[in-house]
Amino acid sequence: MKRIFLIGYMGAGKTTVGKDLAKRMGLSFIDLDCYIEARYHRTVGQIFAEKGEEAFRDIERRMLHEVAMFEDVLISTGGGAPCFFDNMEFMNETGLTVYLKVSVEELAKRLEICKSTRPVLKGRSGDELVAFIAESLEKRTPHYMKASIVFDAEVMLTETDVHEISEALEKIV
Ligand SMILES: Nc1ncnc2c1ncn2[C@@H]1O[C@H](COP(=O)(O)OP(=O)(O)O)[C@@H](O)[C@H]1O
Ligand SMILES: O=C(O)C1=C[C@@H](OP(=O)(O)O)[C@@H](O)[C@H](O)C1
Ligand SMILES: [Mg+2]
Repeated sequence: MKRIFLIGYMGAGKTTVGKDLAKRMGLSFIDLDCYIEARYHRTVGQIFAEKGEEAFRDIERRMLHEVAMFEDVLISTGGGAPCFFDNMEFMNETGLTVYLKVSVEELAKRLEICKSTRPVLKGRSGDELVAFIAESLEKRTPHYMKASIVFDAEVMLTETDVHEISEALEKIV
């Protein structure tokens, strides 16, 4: 039975890479944010706006436990998931955790384009966005570094990279 959790900061590529990696490894793919949105009939943005971040983190924790019941699955989590409650320990107990590591500068470049779907980044741009990412990544890194495996995801991962990662993971899971 295989269960892999992809973790990392917003914009690291968890959703994008996760989908390809799952396909390559013959595993089902679940994106935790998409799962939450389907279960609650609300976008992540709507949940933040209507209930606030604290309520979102409770929901996220509950849904993480729900998806961790699935077998032969690759789960891409949201960037904050490993950093609240005992979520990181829980993932390490129930599956293999893989951290996609990207620098502040590269994250800022990617997130400047797609920040609108991420309520945590609302209203931030330019230098302020870079400073926010730097500060929150520093706080989150100790959680991310509890992952079993760390992959450098600084450059766009090619099909060959995904193939290599899947082969490396196949040896472990
Ligand atoms: N390795 C990469 N290099 C460049 N851009 C990427 C890479 N991975 C993802 N992206 C882009 O970054 C954005 C965020 O990717 P996404 O998969 O949603 O990240 P996450 O789920 O970690 O927040 C998307 O616009 C995606 O196309
Ligand atoms: O880092 C975070 O706090 C968040 C990351 C998002 O997921 P992605 O990492 O897939 O963008 C999503 O769960 C929510 O907007 C909060
Ligand atoms: Mg995502």
